[in-house]
Amino acid sequence: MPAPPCSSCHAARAALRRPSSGCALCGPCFCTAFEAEVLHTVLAGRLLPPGAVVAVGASGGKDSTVLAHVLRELTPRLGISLRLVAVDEGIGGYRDAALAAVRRQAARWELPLTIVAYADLFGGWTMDAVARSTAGSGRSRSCCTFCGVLRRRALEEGARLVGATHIVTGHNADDMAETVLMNFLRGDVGRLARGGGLGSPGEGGALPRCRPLQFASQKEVVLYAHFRRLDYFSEECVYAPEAFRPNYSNT
Ligand SMILES: Nc1ncnc2c1ncn2[C@@H]1O[C@H](COP(=O)(O)OP(=O)(O)OP(=O)(O)O)[C@@H](O)[C@H]1O
Repeated sequence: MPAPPCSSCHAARAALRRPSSGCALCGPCFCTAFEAEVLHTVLAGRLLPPGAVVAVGASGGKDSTVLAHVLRELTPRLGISLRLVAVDEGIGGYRDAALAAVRRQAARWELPLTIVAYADLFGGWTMDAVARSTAGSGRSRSCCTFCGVLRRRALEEGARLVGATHIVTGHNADDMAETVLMNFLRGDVGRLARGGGLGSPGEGGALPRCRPLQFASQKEVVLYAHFRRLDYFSEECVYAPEAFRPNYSNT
């Protein structure tokens, strides 16, 4: 059976049915709708004021790749400027390939890229060194817990280095739902009470952070990357199997 016509342009055949609305759209109309929704998230939430210098946390993965691409498309509408900031955690066999993807993106999109390394920021400690020191120590926390804390700090340092006024990350709606579930299973009432906003306003001198993709499902992020032919790195971190997150999200 042939695909139905696109319900937006009525000219092309639909290439997908949107998981969020059930609407049948062609690739270009889906991408336009996706970008308009991110624009709405940013404008309605007053996340990035005109003139903002925005540091995009660029991991090379699908979410931050899509985020950087969409914000670059929206730059004239928003009146912001973008900087890519990548954190090198020092994870052998993983981060180098991901950073290569970020370098290709920066070159293709002509965006300035700054890479900050844990080793430089944290007295020579890399994530591989942290993992070695926690292995077999009987500590209950996986090295991902440490990495999350260090990465947050490193991204802040990198953003300040490039003169950013705001930080954006590529967390999508699935990530947000996972976080709520994880906090629920841990019984972390404090985080549950705090969570759910569009970002943090920059308390305690920290730069304001936000997640412009937080209403976009992972499926739609992947579809957008597909239709825009974005080049991203899709392997999982070598330490991911130890993390708490995949353990409950696969159950
Ligand atoms: N090494 C890094 N350097 C800069 N920013 C990062 C890095 N790792 C993660 N981030 C930021 O944090 C967000 C969430 O990262 P996380 O690894 O938890 O999720 P993800 O779904 O795998 O994201 P992505 O697909 O962008 O890698 C990313 O989208 C990115 O904006």
